[in-house]
Amino acid sequence: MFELQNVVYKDIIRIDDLTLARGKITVISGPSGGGKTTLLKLLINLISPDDGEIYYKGKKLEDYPPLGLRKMIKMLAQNPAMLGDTIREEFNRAAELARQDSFKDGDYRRLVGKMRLGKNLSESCDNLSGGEKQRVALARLLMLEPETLLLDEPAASLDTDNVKYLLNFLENYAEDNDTRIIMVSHVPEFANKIADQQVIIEDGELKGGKYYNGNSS
Ligand SMILES: Nc1ncnc2c1ncn2[C@@H]1O[C@H](COP(=O)(O)OP(=O)(O)OP(=O)(O)O)[C@@H](O)[C@H]1O
Repeated sequence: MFELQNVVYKDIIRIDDLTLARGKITVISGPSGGGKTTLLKLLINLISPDDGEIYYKGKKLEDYPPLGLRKMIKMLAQNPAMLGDTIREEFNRAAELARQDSFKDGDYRRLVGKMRLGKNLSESCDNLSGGEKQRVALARLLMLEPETLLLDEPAASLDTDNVKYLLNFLENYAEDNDTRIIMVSHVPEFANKIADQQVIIEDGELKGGKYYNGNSS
């Protein structure tokens, strides 16, 4: 899906050659400050490399119309901004973007259930914890049905039980919807559970990786 060739961004990222998301789920791990978030931002063209090229489906990122790219690839930030005052408003905004006036409260409630939020749709976003906000934002992104999802530490604020649930949910979601997921996580063990590919980034450089069909990269 993504090919990086001789990519340099400030003194933060330096990656000579990397293919990402050949399989359904890719986990990027590595120490804090290593450049994982910066790499995701490069993949969605929020920032551009100073040098080198990034290809998505064989075409340079810069050659895609920005809106077209944003439709195909969505990124869940570590601390996503809320767009509305309540959970319902958050989902309404996504429905507007998806041009889906057919979404009803019942659909929204199902999403809240899938995200294990245990909240009413009228709940104020101000009252949500960081992890809950991130799950609302994830649900909002899923409504837009991107072909590639970039997730920045989606499990960081979850307890063990909810981490297990989320991993299982993402695995099934990727399979059922033919969606590629690239997920940043501090925790390399995630990769063992659900990843088809694991990449380790340290000090902005590729420090290892493997495909879970047994090949190294
Ligand atoms: N816009 C920027 N300008 C300058 N430095 C930046 C910028 N964004 C990030 N950095 C620095 O680049 C390095 C990599 O940051 P990044 O957020 O990509 O790391 P990370 O691996 O995602 O970290 P964490 O796991 O803590 O979220 C850090 O040293 C950070 O301070």
